[in-house]
Amino acid sequence: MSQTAHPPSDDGPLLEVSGLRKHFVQNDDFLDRLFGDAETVKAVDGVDLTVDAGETVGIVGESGCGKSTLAETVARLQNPTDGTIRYKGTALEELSGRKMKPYRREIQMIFQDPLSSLHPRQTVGEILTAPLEVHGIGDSDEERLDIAKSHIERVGLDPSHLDRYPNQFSGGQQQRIGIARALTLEPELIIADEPVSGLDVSVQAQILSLLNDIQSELGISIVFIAHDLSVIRYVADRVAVMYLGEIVERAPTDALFEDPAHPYTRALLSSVPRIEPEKRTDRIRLRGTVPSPLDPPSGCHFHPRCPAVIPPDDWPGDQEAFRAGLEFRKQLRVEEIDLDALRGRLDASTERITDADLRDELIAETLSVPLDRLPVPARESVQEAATAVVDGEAERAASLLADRFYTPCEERKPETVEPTPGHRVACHRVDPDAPGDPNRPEGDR
Ligand SMILES: Nc1ncnc2c1ncn2[C@@H]1O[C@H](COP(=O)(O)OP(=O)(O)OP(=O)(O)O)[C@@H](O)[C@H]1O
Repeated sequence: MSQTAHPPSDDGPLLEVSGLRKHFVQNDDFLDRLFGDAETVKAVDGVDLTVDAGETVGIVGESGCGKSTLAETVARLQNPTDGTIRYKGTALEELSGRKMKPYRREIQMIFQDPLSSLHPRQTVGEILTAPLEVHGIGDSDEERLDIAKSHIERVGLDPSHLDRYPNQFSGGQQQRIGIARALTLEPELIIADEPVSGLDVSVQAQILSLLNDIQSELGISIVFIAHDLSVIRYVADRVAVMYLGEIVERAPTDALFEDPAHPYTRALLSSVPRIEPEKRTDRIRLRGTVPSPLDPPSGCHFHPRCPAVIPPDDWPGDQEAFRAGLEFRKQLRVEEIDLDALRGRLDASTERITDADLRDELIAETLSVPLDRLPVPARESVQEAATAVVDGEAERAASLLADRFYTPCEERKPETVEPTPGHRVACHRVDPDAPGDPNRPEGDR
């Protein structure tokens, strides 16, 4: 954690990102645009983020949440679709080419796979001196080599290594070279995109400790991206949790670990091994993977996977039963049900397959709890909907289930609220003005 060698600036944060969006348009040829078939991947969709001088901000989320796209857009390796990136008060999103150059020096990136970001046919010396030459630092090759030497020593490597090529090093050493390269231009902000994910656990600890040392020595600010909260806990002063292109919770690191408010954060945290037995919670298993940002779920993007999704006020059963019904509904909507495959699976066990057999098999395969766990009216809706699917009436099935398994979480995007200073959460359960009854028990998790 940073020792804040440089006092925070009085002039506001070092970096202030507001409403940042990065959308990728696919199938973007003339005909697609003419017929409206172009599809938009909303990889980053309205992110606000601040980083103070000398601070480390962790960004965490599963694969596909948009972390790398956010990192690359903030570093201006990608052009934003919308929003602002203010660095020391200057709007970077408006700068290009020559005007951006001084900021490219001040904002450096460290990548997950150091080998693919280091030129294979350049020696380490050349890799470290090339950026100095580009930015006109050092009066001679010797002076630049001296600067490179000091950085290679700072990251714990031997100056004699400057003559070697990247592939002659271990993964941990390659990442040290990546860090040395980021340091050569004396940046004020480093964006580290999963810098330890590809390394063995023991090597991870060494690299994290090196980054912590460098940060407290030089007072650099770091945006540290990881999918693993235990890594984030070790390095970050504050944490932002990202899901499907948005930040769903942010808080000082200790507050986030002590009192996580968003169900997604809780699920991520439950998979972090804890040393203190009294703080251990049962593992919350999230079903499925992050949905495609081509077609994000309505309302709260997390609701289809949320262990705490809010049932309607008149739901007569428990939360787990509701969640099973909601998942059944979503699955029937997104998956083409292959009745022949169902029939095939029944073939061996049943002599003559009736529509009722097919219906029961469909329910058994798709509903995550036994049918009798659902309250009677919901049970009937599931049976009726499954019958409609077997009869080829997918739309009727969808409408039956939508009437029964409805959640306020799918209707409205949650507002971001701040239950305690600096702790911001976007979840209907936390927002006192949210629809539905946020106090309904969350059920067994
Ligand atoms: N150039 C691109 N064109 C289209 N879609 C893209 C592009 N780059 C990223 N995406 C999509 O944007 C989403 C976010 O990707 P991103 O790599 O930023 O996520 P991530 O959280 O960093 O995941 P990972 O840890 O796996 O890299 C993904 O669905 C990805 O497929």
